[in-house]
Amino acid sequence: MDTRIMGVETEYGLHTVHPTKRPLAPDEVARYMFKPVVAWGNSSNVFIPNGSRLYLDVGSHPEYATAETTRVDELIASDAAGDGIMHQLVTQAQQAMADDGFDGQVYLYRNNADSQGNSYGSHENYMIERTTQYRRLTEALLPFLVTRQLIAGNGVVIQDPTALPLYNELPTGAAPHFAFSQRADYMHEAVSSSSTRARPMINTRDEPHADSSKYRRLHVIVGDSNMSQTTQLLRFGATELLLRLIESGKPLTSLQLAHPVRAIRQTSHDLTGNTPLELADGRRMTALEIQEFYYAQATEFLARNGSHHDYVNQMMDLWARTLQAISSQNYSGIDTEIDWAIKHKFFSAYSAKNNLTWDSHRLVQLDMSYHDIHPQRGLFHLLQKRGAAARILTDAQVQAAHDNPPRTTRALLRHRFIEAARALGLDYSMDWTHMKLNDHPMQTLYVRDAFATDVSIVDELFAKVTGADR
Ligand SMILES: Nc1ncnc2c1ncn2[C@@H]1O[C@H](COP(=O)(O)OP(=O)(O)OP(=O)(O)O)[C@@H](O)[C@H]1O
Ligand SMILES: [Mg+2]
Repeated sequence: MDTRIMGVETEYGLHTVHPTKRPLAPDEVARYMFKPVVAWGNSSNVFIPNGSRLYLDVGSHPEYATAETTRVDELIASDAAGDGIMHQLVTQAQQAMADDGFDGQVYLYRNNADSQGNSYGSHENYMIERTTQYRRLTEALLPFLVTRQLIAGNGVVIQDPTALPLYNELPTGAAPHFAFSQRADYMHEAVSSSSTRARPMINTRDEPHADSSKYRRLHVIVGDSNMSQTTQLLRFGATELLLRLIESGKPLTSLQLAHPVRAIRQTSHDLTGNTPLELADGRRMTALEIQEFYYAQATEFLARNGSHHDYVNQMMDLWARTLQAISSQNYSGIDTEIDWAIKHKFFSAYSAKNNLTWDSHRLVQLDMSYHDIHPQRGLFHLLQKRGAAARILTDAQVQAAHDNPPRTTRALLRHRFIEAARALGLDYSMDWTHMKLNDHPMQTLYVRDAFATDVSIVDELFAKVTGADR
C-alpha cells in the first residue's frame, strides 16, 4: 500500500496513594476521571473532536485510541495528545476527589504492568490489503516482532524474576537485572484471536473498520507503551516499512521461530542480544542476528524503491545505531533516543552514585516514575526537559493534535460531525465507520472509506436535519 491507515491504542495504569484515609479503589478513581467525559458525551466511551476514541472499559485502565492517521509523525502526535487529555482528566478528578473529602494523589502511568502482575497494552493497528495472504504476512512479521524489543523496548527493572509468569524459562535465573521489555513476559501466544487471557502478539480478530472486501486491520498487541517519540518513530516506522516489503512479495518467511513465546522472554532478559533462539528448521539465530536480517532487507528495499516519507532516513539511521549499540555493548550512541537505553543510562548513573543494585526498591519506583504522564513530575518528562531524551515533535505540534484531527483520513469528517452536533446541542453516537444523530437515525452516515476527507457529506446531513437546505 502506498498510503496506509495506522492507529495506536494506549491503556493506562491508574494508581492512588492515599496517606491518611481509606484508599479509593482504582475503579472508583477511574469513575471520577470519566465524570466530565460522561457529562460531555453521555457515556464513558466517546469519540472526541480530534477524531480519537476515549474510553473506560470495565476495571480501571482508561484507554485512548488515536484517530486514523497516515503519517508516522501524526500518529505520534495524536498519541501524545492522548497523554495530555488523560492528564487533564486526572487533574480534574484530583480536584473532585478533594471536594468529596479524599486527599489521595492520583498517578497515571503509561506502562505495561502493575505491581500485581496485571499487564495492559499499547496496541498498533495497520491497514493491510485483503489480497495480502494474512498467514504469510504474520509468519514474515513474527520474528521481527519477537525481537523488536531490542529497538523499541521500554526497559524494565526486574527486581524479582521469580514473580514473573514462566520464570523458569528465563536465561537469568533468579538474579535481579534490567531487561529490554515490559510486555514480553506477559505474552502467551504468537498469533490468535484471543485478546485477554491467552494474550497473543498478533491478534487475528477480523474487524477492519473499513471496506472489508478490500482491507483488513493488522492488530499488533505485543509492543511496550513507549514514552520516547524517537523510539516510537523506529517502532512504527520499521514495522510499517516491513509491511511494504511483505506486500511487495518479498518472502521474509525463512526465520520461523520454533517457540516464539519462549523466544520473546529469552530475548527480553539478555541485553547482549546474543541468546541463541531456535528456528523451526533447527537452525539457531540470536535476536540481534534476526534484527540485522530485517534491517538489511529493509535497506535493500529502500535502495530499490526509494524513501516513502520524510522520516525514513532518520528511522533507518536510528535502527542501525541501535543494533550497533547492542552488538558493541556501548549504548552511548542511542541513550537519548531509545527508551530502554535512556532508562538504563539514568538508572546506572543513579545506582553508581547511591550504591544500588537491580534489586533496589528505589529503582523499581524510578521505573514507575519514568512512565508517570504528569508533565512536571514524571521522570521521562523531566529527562526530556533537560535534553536527556530526544524528541521529534514540538509542544505546539502535540498541542495542535489535542483538538485537531489528522488531515488525511476520515477523522476529519468525525471532527466536523462532532463540532456541528455540539454546536446544535444534538445527541449523537458513533463508531469508527458510523456517525449518527440519535434523533435522526435514518440519516446515519456510514463512511467505510478510511481515507475519506471530503466533509461535504457531513455538511449536507446537517443542512438536511436543520432544514437549511429547504
Ligand atoms: N481502517 C483502519 N485500518 C487500520 N486501523 C484503523 C482503521 N480504522 C481505525 N483504525 C485504528 O484502529 C484503532 C481502533 O481502536 P479501538 O480501541 O476502537 O480498537 P479495537 O481493538 O477495535 O477495540 P477494543 O479496544 O474495544 O477491543 C484506532 O487506533 C484507529 O485509529
Ligand atoms: Mg482498544
